[in-house]
Amino acid sequence: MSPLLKLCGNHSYEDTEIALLSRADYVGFVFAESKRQVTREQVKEWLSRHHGKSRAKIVALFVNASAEQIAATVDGLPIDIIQCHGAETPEQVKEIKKQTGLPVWKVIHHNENALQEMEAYEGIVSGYVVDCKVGKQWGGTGVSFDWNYVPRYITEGRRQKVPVLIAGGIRPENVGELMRYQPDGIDVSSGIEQGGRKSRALVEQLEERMNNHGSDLSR
Ligand SMILES: O=C(O)c1ccccc1N[C@@H]1O[C@H](COP(=O)(O)O)[C@@H](O)[C@H]1O
Repeated sequence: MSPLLKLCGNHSYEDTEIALLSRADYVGFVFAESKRQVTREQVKEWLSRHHGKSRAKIVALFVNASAEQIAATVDGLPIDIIQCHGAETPEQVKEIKKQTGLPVWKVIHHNENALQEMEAYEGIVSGYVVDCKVGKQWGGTGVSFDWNYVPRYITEGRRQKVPVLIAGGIRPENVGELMRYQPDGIDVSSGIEQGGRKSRALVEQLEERMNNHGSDLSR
């Protein structure tokens, strides 16, 4: 089965259309401070203008926002999942779930204690995204961590019975290599952008290489 695909960091109507018309399972918006930051009004308008039938779930990404801020932001928006991309504690995640009534994915930044960090969220989160932190940047960096560690994260996710998506620097040129580690899913932002905007051609290349990575291996 093909891994789950999340296309994140959409920050215009055109980006949103490209993501919704792709085979993405999840379409994400960054509400945190970023060059991709969006407002609730923009997201509401872009999603309401889409008349196609997308089965994608909508993910709202925050970095160290309070439960109150998150609840106020997503109120009235068709959000399916909250992605906490900062240093939110298990207690804070519980509060975010309580105040929004939505499932939460926790981002774990790859480091030597990352597996222990995951254990602390067991039974609280509905999924993980493993990314890497670069300096003070929490994500959207276009930088990958060492994918030899991917199987350990997947194993921990299986033990907790939740999906683990891999993020950070995934592009059409390297997605085939990542597929060898059989992640539950991938989360892509900068790798499908050209000139700061989502590119339909790059999304199609990414999907094509996700599907056909097996043929690369046999060469
Ligand atoms: O995209 C951003 O600007 C961003 C800002 C703050 C936190 C996370 C952000 N993006 C997320 O980071 C991962 C990996 O992104 P990339 O593919 O390496 O560019 C993904 O979940 C982005 O949505």
